[in-house]
Amino acid sequence: MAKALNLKIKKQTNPSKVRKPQFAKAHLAKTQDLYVKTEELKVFGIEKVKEQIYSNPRFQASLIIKRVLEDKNSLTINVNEIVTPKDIGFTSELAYGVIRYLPQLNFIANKLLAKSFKKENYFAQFILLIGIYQILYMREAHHAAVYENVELCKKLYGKGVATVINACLRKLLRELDELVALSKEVSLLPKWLQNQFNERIPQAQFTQMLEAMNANPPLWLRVNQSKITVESFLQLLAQEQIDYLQHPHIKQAILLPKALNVTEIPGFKQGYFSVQDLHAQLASLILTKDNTLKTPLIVDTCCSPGGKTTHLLDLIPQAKMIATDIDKTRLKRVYENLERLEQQALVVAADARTPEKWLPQTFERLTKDKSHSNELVDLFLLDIPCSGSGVIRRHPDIKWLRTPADIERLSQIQLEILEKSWKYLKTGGKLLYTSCSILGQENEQVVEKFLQKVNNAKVIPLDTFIQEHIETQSILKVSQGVQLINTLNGGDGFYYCLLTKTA
Ligand SMILES: C[S@@+](CC[C@H](N)C(=O)[O-])C[C@H]1O[C@@H](n2cnc3c(N)ncnc32)[C@H](O)[C@@H]1O
Repeated sequence: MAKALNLKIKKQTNPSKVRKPQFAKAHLAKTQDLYVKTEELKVFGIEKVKEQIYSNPRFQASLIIKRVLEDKNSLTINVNEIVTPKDIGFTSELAYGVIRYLPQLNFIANKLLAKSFKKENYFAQFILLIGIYQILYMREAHHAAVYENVELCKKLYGKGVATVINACLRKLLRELDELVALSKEVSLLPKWLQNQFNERIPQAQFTQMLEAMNANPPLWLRVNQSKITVESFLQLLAQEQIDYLQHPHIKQAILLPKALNVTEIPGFKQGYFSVQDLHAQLASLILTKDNTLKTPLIVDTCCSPGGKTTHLLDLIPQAKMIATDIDKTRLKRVYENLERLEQQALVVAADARTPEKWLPQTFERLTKDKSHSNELVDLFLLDIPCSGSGVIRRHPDIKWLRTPADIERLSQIQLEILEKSWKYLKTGGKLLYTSCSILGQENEQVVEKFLQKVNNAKVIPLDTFIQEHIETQSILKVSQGVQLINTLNGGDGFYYCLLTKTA
């Protein structure tokens, strides 16, 4: 990846320190020629850009959009990698917005463009999409949205391409109402996903879910009750004049209607709260709901960044916790969270498909017990890798990066993880199979295949628990377990199936 260079001309204010004119000139000449190589844009006719352009939020957003759509890279990773903290709000709004509304914006772009851009000018297409997004969805003055995007194109491609962008955006302003009305019919989902949701979700719920999927996601906090009472935390919010809504049935779940940076919320450093979606908060509540053991052995595979690990430890602080994830880099977040919350877990980089390679040894490290049988675990949390179709509102790139083949591949991995983990669960122990997917293929269909293969598993019904905690419009009836879908100020799409070992 090309890196932004960080040279700046410093103003000399102290006359005694003013450099000699020749030196100043030479220095100036050098900095004016400061370029960033953009090898990845060569195919779009851009080999290098001035540092000033590279740090332009519209350029950065276009680069991110290109990386998602052309290179099939993650939106979130690229936003974090490219964008400077001071521009993060604006640039990520542009990039997320375009990726979220892509089919609608493309539809309008096609109406505006007399002919498509040639490959060597194609980067201008991303800039056009940004301009359309700004005019449709951002409050910024329309003329500024036109001017800034046209200027960027001029700097990258010269007058010709800039004139095309200018003509398109001005036409959009003239025909705004008509084009918006026409584009409203365009589905914002890929066809295969739209079909799968259509088949699975009743129309009224589907409409609600789509509305939520295309809106900015809500910010939910979970109060860490081993650190502070919910009441005291709410007082802190009130003192800071931060608006909040407490969930009526899950008292530690707090919704902040206005998104804030976590560090601006009181008590972050002290570990008073964690950011965790409402439905994600159910996982640990479900797994521990009838627990009577003081020091159960809990295994949380696929644990990064540790949202559910830390919740489990908040609920059962004496638990012996093994937290694992295949991704070492992501595990850093688990360490950070455990440290911030002053909690203890044995964190291991491990593949959940092969527990035989690490679970017995890890158990020995934790308990110094060498005399165990294979059945070790009291409570098993399997937050399996999935398509993420339930968190599209947080990661809209999922719509364009996942394919039906991915779902098939993932469902095999999910079944493998479930089967392998099962062997290490104690008789009478519980295992929660959970995903942030709304697709049956990754959820109840995996459980059903599993139930056909083993004769010592029983599904524990969750209907009453869920109905007592979650509003009806978020609940979808499925053959095994519980499927939750995302709603505007509710939680994300999650699936839960609680199993117990009978023999
Ligand atoms: C949905 S996220 C987990 C979220 C986490 N449980 C939480 O609540 O914060 C799924 C995780 O599965 C991990 N993963 C993917 N394949 C895995 C495998 N074969 N074994 C272990 N972890 C895996 C990913 O690295 C990712 O961190």
